[in-house]
Amino acid sequence: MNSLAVLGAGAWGTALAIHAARQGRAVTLWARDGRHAAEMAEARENRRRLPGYGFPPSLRVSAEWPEGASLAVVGVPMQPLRATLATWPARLPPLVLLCKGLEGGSHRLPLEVLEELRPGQPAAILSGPNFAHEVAAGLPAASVVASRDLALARAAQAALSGGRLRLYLSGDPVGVQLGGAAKNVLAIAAGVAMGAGLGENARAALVTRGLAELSRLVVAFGGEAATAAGLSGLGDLLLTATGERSRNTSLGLALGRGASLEEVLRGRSAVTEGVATAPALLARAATVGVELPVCATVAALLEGRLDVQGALHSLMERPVREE
Ligand SMILES: NC(=O)c1ccc[n+]([C@@H]2O[C@H](COP(=O)([O-])OP(=O)(O)OC[C@H]3O[C@@H](n4cnc5c(N)ncnc54)[C@H](O)[C@@H]3O)[C@@H](O)[C@H]2O)c1
Ligand SMILES: O=P(O)(O)OC[C@H](O)CO
Repeated sequence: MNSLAVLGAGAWGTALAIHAARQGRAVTLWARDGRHAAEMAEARENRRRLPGYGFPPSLRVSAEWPEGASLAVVGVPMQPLRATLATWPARLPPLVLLCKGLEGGSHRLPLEVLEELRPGQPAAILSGPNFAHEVAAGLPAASVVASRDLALARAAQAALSGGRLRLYLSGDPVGVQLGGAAKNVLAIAAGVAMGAGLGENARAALVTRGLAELSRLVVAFGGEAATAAGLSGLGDLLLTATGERSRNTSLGLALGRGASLEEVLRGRSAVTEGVATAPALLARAATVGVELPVCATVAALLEGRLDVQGALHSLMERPVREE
C-alpha cells in the first residue's frame, strides 16, 4: 500500500486517518470545505468534529482532491453518500465505506448505492463497535472489513490494522452492512426505554429481540447468521445501545424523557443515522417478508404515530410465541 486517502473529515474518518498515520502510513485527509481543511492544517487537529486529538506528522490535510492514493476510506454519512459520490472524479481508487445505514427513498445499503452510481467500482465496508474518540485516543478496538472482493478486503485489513486496532476479514458485506444499519435503530429503542424509566430489564429485552430481528433479516438477504452475532452486529449493538456517547442512544434517551424529535435534532450537527434508517430498514425488510417489531416501533415513534406508552403497549401486547 503506497498512500491512503480519507475522503471526508467527519469524526470517524478523522479518527481512522490519525490511527493510520500513527502506524507510519502516508495519509491524506480530504475535506470538501476549504475553510475546514485550512483550519485543520493550521491547528493539526479537527476541532469541528473530533477535538482534542492532535494529528501525527505523516497526516496531510487537503481540500485538493488527493491524486494517486492506492486506497481511499470514505467517511461520508449514509444520506449524503449518493450526492457526494456524484461530485467525485470518474476514476477512484478502491474504496472502503464507513457509513452505517440505509438510504431513505431507495432503501439501499451503502455498497448498493455505490454500485448503482459506479458499477464495478472495487469497494469494501468497514463496520463494528468503534467510537471515533476512543480509536483516536489509541484505545484498543476491533472491527470488520467486508467485501465480495476478498483481495480488496485483505488489502484494507492490512492498510488499517495495527497498533490498537484489529480488523477482521469478512466475505459477508450484506450481513455487515445490515448490522451497522440496524444497530442504530435498536440503539434508539434502548435509549427510549432508559429515558422513559422502563428499566434495564426492558433494555436487555429490546436489544436481544432486536438482535433476533437482525439475524432473520441478514439470513433473508443471503448473509450469514454468524455475522449478526459478530462485531458488526452484536458487538456494535452492545456498544451503541449501552453507551450514552452514542448519538442514537442519546437521541432515544431524550425522546424517552419527553423531548420531540425536532427538538433533539435542532441541537445537533453530527449525524444520527438511525432516524432516516428506521423507515428504510422496515421497507427493505418488507421486500423479503421479514417482520421487525422493535424497529417498526422505533419508526412509529420517530414519525409520531406512537408515543412511548403506545410503543410499550404495542410491543407487550404482541401474541406470545417461542423464542
Ligand atoms: N463517529 C463515530 O464514532 C462513528 C464510528 C463508526 C462509524 N460511524 C459512521 O461513520 C459515518 C460518518 O459518521 P461521523 O461521525 O464521522 O460523521 P460526522 O457527523 O462527524 O461528520 C460527517 C462528515 O460528512 C460530511 N458530509 C457531507 N455531506 C454531508 C451532509 N449532507 N450532512 C452531514 N455531513 C455531510 C461532513 O462534512 C463531515 O465531514 C456515519 O455513517 C456513522 O454512522 C461513526
Ligand atoms: O454515535 P453513534 O450512535 O452514531 O455510534 C457510533 C458508532 O457507530 C459506534 O460503533
